[in-house]
Amino acid sequence: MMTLQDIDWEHWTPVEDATLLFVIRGGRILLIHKKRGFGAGKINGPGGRIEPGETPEECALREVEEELRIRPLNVDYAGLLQFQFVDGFSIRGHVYRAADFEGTPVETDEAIPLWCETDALPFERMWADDPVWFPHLLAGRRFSGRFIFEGERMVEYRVVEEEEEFECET
Ligand SMILES: Nc1ncnc2c1[nH]c(=O)n2[C@H]1C[C@H](O)[C@@H](COP(=O)(O)OP(=O)(O)OP(=O)(O)O)O1
Repeated sequence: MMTLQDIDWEHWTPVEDATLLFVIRGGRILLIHKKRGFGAGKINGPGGRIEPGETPEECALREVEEELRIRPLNVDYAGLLQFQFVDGFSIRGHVYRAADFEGTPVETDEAIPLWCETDALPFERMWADDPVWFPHLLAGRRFSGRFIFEGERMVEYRVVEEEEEFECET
C-alpha cells in the first residue's frame, strides 16, 4: 500500500487544483450539502476546481458566489491540502476563511447551504480528512496537510501548523 513516504512531496504536482472557502461568524460555520461533482452527497465547504488563468483566491470567491450566491468579505488564506489517491489521481486544496459576507446564502443546483455550530460539526457526513485539519481552521491557524486516500478511505495523513503562507504555483 502507498504511504506518505513513497511520495516526493517537494516535486509533487497534482492532477487538479481546487479551493475551499469557509465563512466563520458568530460561532457558526457556513457549510454546504454538495449536490454534484467530486464528493457529491457529502457536507463540505463551498469550493471547486481552479480554472485556467485564475488565482486560487479568485477561484474561491467565484465558487462561493456560484454555489451560494454570496460574496465573502475579510478573506484570509488558511491552508493547503495535498491529496494523493492510490489510483493515481491527486488534488490540491487551497483553503480560505472569511469573517463576513454580503448577501443571503441560497440553494443552487450545486449546493444547499448549511450553518453549523463550530463545536458540533457533522464530521460523519464529511470527508475523512476534515476532522484532522478543521481544528486549525477554526482556531485561525495556518496549516498544511498531506494525505493518502484509497477511494474515500483515508490511509495516512500528516497535518502541521505553518508559520507563514507558503508560495505555491498552480
Ligand atoms: N478530501 C477532501 N476533503 C475536503 N475537501 C475536499 C477533499 N477532496 C476534494 O476534492 N475536496 C474539495 C476541493 C474542492 O472544493 C471540491 C472538488 O471540486 P469540485 O466540486 O469537483 O469542482 P467543481 O469545479 O465545482 O466541479 P463541478 O461542479 O464543475 O463538477 O472538493
